[in-house]
Amino acid sequence: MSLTAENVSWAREGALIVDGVTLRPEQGATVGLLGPNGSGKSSLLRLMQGVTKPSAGAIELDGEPLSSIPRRNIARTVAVVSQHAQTDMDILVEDVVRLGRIPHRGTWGGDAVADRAAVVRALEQTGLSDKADRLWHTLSGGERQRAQIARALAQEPRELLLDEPTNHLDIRHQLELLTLVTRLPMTTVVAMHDLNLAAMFCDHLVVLHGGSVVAAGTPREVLTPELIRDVYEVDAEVAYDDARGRVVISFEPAVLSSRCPAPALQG
Ligand SMILES: Nc1ncnc2c1ncn2[C@@H]1O[C@H](COP(=O)(O)OP(=O)(O)OP(=O)(O)O)[C@@H](O)[C@H]1O
Repeated sequence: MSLTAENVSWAREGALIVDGVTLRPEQGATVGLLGPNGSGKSSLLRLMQGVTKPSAGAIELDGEPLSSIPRRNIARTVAVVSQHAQTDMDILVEDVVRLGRIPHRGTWGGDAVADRAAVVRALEQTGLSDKADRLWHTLSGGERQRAQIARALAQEPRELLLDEPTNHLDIRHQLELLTLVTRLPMTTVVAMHDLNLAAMFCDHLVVLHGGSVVAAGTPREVLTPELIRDVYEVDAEVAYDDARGRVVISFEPAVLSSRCPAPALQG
């Protein structure tokens, strides 16, 4: 059992932003949530973490409606890294990561040794051990993002929800982060824009368009030129690399519309 969305819809200001989505990740799998800007990925992730309530359908954790589970219990199982995680406080990186241990504290405090070990491990896994004593606001954008991932790993969740976790990272750190996430024994739902990285790291893909699921399956089943054309309005060539066992996508440059003419060259 895991965290599932059962025919979930979410309406806002008269518009249906998430429209009848069902998502049942297999335990331990990495599920890529794809779709163009505004297709509903972040909204679905917010529903799955219980910060917004569905207008219809249900989010369930181990078969129980999320709305009936105390927040602390949810936080012991589900960790979230949202797109714009920020803090204005003068706080050390290590303390940001330690925030992940809060759900594990009981009335009489937590297990200090286990807390310390989880924080050290999370800092190591995200390559931030040497930055543990730095002030959060002195980190680069990519380092902050890795610190948020470290905070989520320190939480030792069973389910991980990630909203575009690689958007500030250089290519090495993108690859390292996704390798780490896919190797951990957690069920992960990750919103992504890079289709090649999605093909490389995800077991299963779900494509949203206008809030609805328009395709779901393995990367090879889902990432076809037709789907990419229909959903992203982009021409692409899709090949299968037998040696690596994965789909590789090459994109064609966009054809700009007449609304967006090329600038005239100055003579
Ligand atoms: N609280 C809200 N009130 C009104 N509209 C909202 C709200 N939250 C999201 N939306 C709208 O819902 C749509 C889906 O937004 P969402 O952020 O879920 O998309 P997304 O797929 O994550 O996009 P992106 O790839 O750009 O991050 C957008 O049109 C957005 O403007």
